[in-house]
Amino acid sequence: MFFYGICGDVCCVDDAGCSSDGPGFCSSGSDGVSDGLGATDLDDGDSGGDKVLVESSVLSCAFRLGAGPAGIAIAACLNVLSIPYIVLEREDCIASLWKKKSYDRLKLHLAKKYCTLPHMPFPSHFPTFVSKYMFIQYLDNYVAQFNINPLYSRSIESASHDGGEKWKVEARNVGSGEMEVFEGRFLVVATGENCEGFVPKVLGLEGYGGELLHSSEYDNGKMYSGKDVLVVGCGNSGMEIAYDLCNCGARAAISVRSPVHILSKEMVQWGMSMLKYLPLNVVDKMLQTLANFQYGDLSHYGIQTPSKGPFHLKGTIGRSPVIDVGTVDKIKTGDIQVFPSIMSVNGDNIEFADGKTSRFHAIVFATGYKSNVRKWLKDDGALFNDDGMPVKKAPDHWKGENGLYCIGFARAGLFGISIDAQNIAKHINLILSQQKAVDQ
Ligand SMILES: Cc1cc2nc3c(=O)[nH]c(=O)nc-3n(C[C@H](O)[C@H](O)[C@H](O)COP(=O)(O)OP(=O)(O)OC[C@H]3O[C@@H](n4cnc5c(N)ncnc54)[C@H](O)[C@@H]3O)c2cc1C
Ligand SMILES: NC(=O)C1=CN([C@@H]2O[C@H](COP(=O)(O)OP(=O)(O)OC[C@H]3O[C@@H](n4cnc5c(N)ncnc54)[C@H](OP(=O)(O)O)[C@@H]3O)[C@@H](O)[C@H]2O)C=CC1
Ligand SMILES: O=C(O)C(=O)Cc1c[nH]c2ccccc12
Repeated sequence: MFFYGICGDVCCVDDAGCSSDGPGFCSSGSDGVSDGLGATDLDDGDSGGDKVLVESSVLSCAFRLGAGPAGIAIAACLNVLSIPYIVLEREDCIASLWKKKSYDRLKLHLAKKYCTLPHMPFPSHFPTFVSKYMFIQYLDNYVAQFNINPLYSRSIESASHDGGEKWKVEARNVGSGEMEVFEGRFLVVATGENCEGFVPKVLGLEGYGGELLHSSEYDNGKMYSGKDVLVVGCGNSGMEIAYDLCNCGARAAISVRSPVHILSKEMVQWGMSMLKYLPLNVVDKMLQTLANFQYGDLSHYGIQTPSKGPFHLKGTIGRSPVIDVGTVDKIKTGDIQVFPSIMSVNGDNIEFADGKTSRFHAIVFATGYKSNVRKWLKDDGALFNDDGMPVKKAPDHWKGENGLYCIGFARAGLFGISIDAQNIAKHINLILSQQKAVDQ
């Protein structure tokens, strides 16, 4: 998770209540966190004025809190406005989702113009559809360019507002085990929608003797060659992992529970550009026609199409269409088998909703992710609901009370992150300018 705060004073207090010793920000640890945080112009913490605390934290994979694309995007925007901040990140690197928790063959699904972070375009020699390795290179260059230095290995365990002008964040230093306390006037939550891998409860799963993994733990299919592998979930992760397994010589199957739109990346790109000229429902109709032309009726293969259009669903419930990478062909040839919902597990036998059973050496749960915000953020519930997602619909989702913000929770991918970052930085800057005018 990322916690960004702007504070008049960014300070850190150890468990014993010792106050900070840094230039406006201190740590009970010894890793010299005050440099390069954009916090060097902070005072000793007594102005109560305009310091920024940025926290990012990571869950399993990086605790993806903190220094993901959202965390570094807001950091860059604050840097540009000369607003000091701290970024807290549970992992030991930026972009842990991309560096540690995504499969090898991953590429950005949207064209690069929809995936840049603020103030730094992709290099012109990058292809339209950027690989994850190039994207990581871009993100590494981004933090270098904006001199963003997150405090790593800080896992946020709680954040609360003091009723006055301060947010207090407690983070576990995963290296030393110590709890550190940070204070800031503003808190920007950037821990991500994809913070924790979600695995559904399945009757009998605890007795399964094969290998179980979440899609965030899957790198490639090499070790599954010759094995029977079931992928549960037909979102973008599940559909691509099934394809990868098949390419690697596994006998792949996919369990599909709900209707899904399948489009090519070119169709999505075309649709995005058409949205400038045509109403969304018209673009959706055209995309559905194109998809039907390209893929035909997939219901014979166990895949139904939703009645609502792909961009409508993206905009209302945040569900992305599946971008086909070749999976559909493999389903049509029978190289990837389609099963309905998984009902229960009985030893190594998996039982499906149609009553059929089958045995698998491994199951990959590509069943999505959950936000972890509710576990650590103590607020009044006005910004985040019980699922740790924004209460308000976009475009009003990003701003809470008392200097609390969230970035990257609009189910709008990197594009949405870029917009959130600019809105939040602008808003914080406005508050600080208004305060300065009053103070003078
Ligand atoms: C496999 C995959 C592919 C994707 N591809 C695309 C794509 O092509 N285009 C697109 O637009 N979107 C894509 N997305 C959506 C994706 O979520 C975003 O692109 C992006 O990574 C989100 O950035 P973020 O910073 O909000 O979250 P994350 O990248 O998840 O970063 C959050 C950070 O917060 C840290 N964190 C979490 N909890 C804590 C805590 N308690 N304490 C401290 N730190 C914490 C985490 O360690 C992590 O580093 C993809 C998602 C997945 C899962
Ligand atoms: N290259 C790229 O750009 C990629 C982008 N992504 C993005 O990352 C995000 C996460 O994607 P992904 O990891 O696929 O997760 P998603 O949440 O998009 O998909 C999860 C899938 O699991 C299914 N599911 C959930 N619970 C169960 C259950 N109990 N039984 C059966 N099926 C279940 C869902 O079905 P149901 O609809 O019924 O809930 C859905 O099909 C998305 O925004 C996606 O677009 C992911 C991979 C690649
Ligand atoms: O990859 C994702 O899931 C994204 O959220 C990126 C995205 C934003 N808007 C879209 C519209 C159609 C497909 C993907 C996206």
